[in-house]
Amino acid sequence: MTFQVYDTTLRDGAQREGLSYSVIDKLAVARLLDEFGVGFIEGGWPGAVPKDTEFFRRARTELDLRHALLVAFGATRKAGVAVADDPQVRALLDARTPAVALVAKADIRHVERALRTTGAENLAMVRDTVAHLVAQGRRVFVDGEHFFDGFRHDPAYTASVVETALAAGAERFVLCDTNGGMLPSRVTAAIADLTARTGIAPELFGMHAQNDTACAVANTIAAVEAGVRHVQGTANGYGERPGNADLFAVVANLQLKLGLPVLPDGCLEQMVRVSHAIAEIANIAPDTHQAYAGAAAFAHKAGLHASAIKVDPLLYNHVDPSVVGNDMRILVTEMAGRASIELKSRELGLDLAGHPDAVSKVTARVKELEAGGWSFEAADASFELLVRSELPDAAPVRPFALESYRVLVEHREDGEVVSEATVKIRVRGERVIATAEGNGPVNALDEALRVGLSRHYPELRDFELADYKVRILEGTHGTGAVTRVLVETADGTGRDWTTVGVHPNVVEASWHALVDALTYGLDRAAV
Ligand SMILES: CC(=O)SCCNC(=O)CCNC(=O)[C@H](O)C(C)(C)COP(=O)(O)OP(=O)(O)OC[C@H]1O[C@@H](n2cnc3c(N)ncnc32)[C@H](O)[C@@H]1OP(=O)(O)O
Ligand SMILES: CC(=O)C(=O)O
Repeated sequence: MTFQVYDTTLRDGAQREGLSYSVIDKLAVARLLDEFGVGFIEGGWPGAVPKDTEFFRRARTELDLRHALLVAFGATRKAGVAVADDPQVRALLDARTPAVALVAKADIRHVERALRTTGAENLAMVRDTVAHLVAQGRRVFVDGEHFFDGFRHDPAYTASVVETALAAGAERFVLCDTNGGMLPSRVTAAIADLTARTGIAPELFGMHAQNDTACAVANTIAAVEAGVRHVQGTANGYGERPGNADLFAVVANLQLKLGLPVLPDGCLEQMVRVSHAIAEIANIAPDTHQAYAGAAAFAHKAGLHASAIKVDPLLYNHVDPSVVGNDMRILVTEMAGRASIELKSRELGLDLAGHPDAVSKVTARVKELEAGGWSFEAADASFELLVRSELPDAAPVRPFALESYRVLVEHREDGEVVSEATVKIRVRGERVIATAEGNGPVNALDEALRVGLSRHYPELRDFELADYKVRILEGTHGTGAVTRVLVETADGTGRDWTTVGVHPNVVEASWHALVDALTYGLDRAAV
């Protein structure tokens, strides 16, 4: 039986607090999911959410999906209402999708207390709605809401909901852990019990896991190991409360761990791109530490890791990052060893293999500086300058020598606050004194330095300060607090670089970061 990868980013994923897609967003997300190769995209609930109705209308002309089929989601008919007269059911047909997903109550307590009807009427609602939609040519999936809780409470009733849906023509019955309280061992046991009780092959079941126990991915994998051949999830695990099973992790685990080729060839490698693009559309910062897709999913900080990675990257990576479109990164921090320095330098294009003394010096210097509050993890450009300073053939050219700088902050009578900076520097043998104003002391200092350097380095014109972050670090060992500044600089060609400075005085910390930023940028421009 064909394995089905079923995405519900646009329906259950949109139930995440704080997330709201426009119709255009939904169309863009659908295209990305299709590029990732999912088989089904649940687009929303037509007739209930106006944007979803509009999405399905526009999808007919604006989406040209290669891999996925669109699914409209809705509920079984209302209790006591003929299916043909139920406007919600009609809206599902009006969406004109090849497939429909119906949420059906699979827990007798919900039937009696939330629907306020009888078990028999709920079965009739399932039967009538499935049969009606199948008769209209739709493929039908039934999401058994609260399946696991219901099955534990009253297995006979819940099993009868499953049997009714499949007998009426549903293609798969999806076992939903709606409250997200399951554990993998309980999923396995429930599926075995359901199969034994009904005689229905587990291939006809699907799995839909909420993440309230942080086990949604594990529960989904457990279901597949128990024979289920339809998995539901959302991009990046977005969804109601803590979210749904992260479809990226589910699919990667299925392909890479269980050897099930659930995506078309070439699609798994799209994961990082698709994950980040959807995060961008959802206006949610990508989770750096997300399994497989996060920027830190294959980032190594510990020196011991790096020393083994130097021999073979797979000694410390559970898979080759490139298979999901990710990269390995070595982080340089106080936990670095010689191997970390060598590997990170190699990443930056510097081969330290023949320079053991430089490796030792840089390792010691990094540890010393990090103990004083420096952080090179996010400041590759400062790290590169540090390494190159130890390499006679690659030492960076320092564009100027500082004689002194001075910064003034003036609060004027009218309330305006202006900063002014003067730098005295030596540039290519010439003594230069330059003054500039700015909206703050760091801005004034940056401007004054540029004024002083501009005649000798006109390329500075293209550099701009793209980001400036300040962090106050608590003092250690009886010292006062220190300030760490990270400066991100861009040169207008899409290249940017980050530098760091640390000092008890914020202006001096900024000065260090600015000088590194200009030194690095000018050196690069000269290459
Ligand atoms: C587990 C899940 O996440 S399922 C997906 C849930 N998603 C959503 O709820 C988002 C979209 N929902 C909506 O826009 C609205 O809730 C609507 C349009 C569906 C319904 O709105 P209203 O008619 O105002 O009803 P309300 O939301 O208050 O209550 C839900 C109704 O659906 C009924 N219902 C709930 N589940 C089912 C079901 N599986 N089959 C049939 N009816 C159901 C309830 O009994 C209740 O009926 P009542 O109004 O006769 O009491
Ligand atoms: C259907 C669904 O979203 C759930 O039961 O969680």
